[in-house]
Amino acid sequence: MGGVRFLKGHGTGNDFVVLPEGTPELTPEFVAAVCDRRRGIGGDGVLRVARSSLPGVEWFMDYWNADGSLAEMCGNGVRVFARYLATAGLAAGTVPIETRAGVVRAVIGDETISVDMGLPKVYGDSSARVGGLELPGVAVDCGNPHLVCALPEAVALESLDLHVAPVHDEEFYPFGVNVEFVVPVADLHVSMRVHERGSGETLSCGTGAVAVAAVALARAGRDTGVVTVDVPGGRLTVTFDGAECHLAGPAVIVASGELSL
Ligand SMILES: N[C@@H](CCC[C@H](N)C(=O)O)C(=O)O
Repeated sequence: MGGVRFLKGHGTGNDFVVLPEGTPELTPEFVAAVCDRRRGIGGDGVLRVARSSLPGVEWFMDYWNADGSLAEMCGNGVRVFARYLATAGLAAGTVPIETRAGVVRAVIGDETISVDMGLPKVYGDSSARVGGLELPGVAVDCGNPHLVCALPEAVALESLDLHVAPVHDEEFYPFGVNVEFVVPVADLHVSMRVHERGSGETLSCGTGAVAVAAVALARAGRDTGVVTVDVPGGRLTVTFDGAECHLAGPAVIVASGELSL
């Protein structure tokens, strides 16, 4: 796809190659080549900008993971997608965006972009194995699947080796899962690392932050509140107002160019 224009952006270090409207349909091989950090542009995923066919919704975020797999939803991806629309003069204020998991609304601010994400569904228990550790976890659906594992006090978050994918219950998650590892910082304030399905360890994961925040809120016995989630790439906040949750943090476009892949 030589000659295709691209932009590069990130939200708290979760980085994406943005392909503007008019880019032809993608293939898994092309996406993997673009996301290759040595031979391509490099990214945790690709956001292709397309038109939605839904009434009242102009944009569809065609999201792909770095390995060329598709995912239903990407919280930071929506925030970077909205930042692109704003910098290109295609949207301002509040913009509905169709994803494979449904329509979300992005609220565009000067630095922060917030996404109204509905409410995550907190399911039963599952577990993950990382290194020699077997960790109990809670399954959460944010449109895409998550497994939130609290670390025992004796294990430091930084000590986990996430170069290798955590082992999960294949029957429970036949299509793979994003696994978050969490330690408490203060009341409604946690720190996490994540291994993403299809992208490996990333510096941030928006839906992962929502999953982790939902578990933190439930553990505090509350259904409203603001949860602060520290990720290796920065800080996200997730506000639960009783009806839905709002994921907020910075999102920037950092480069543009032309692909010759
Ligand atoms: N980084 C994303 C999540 C991207 C999709 C995920 N890897 C999956 O396969 O479900 C986010 O910010 O939510």
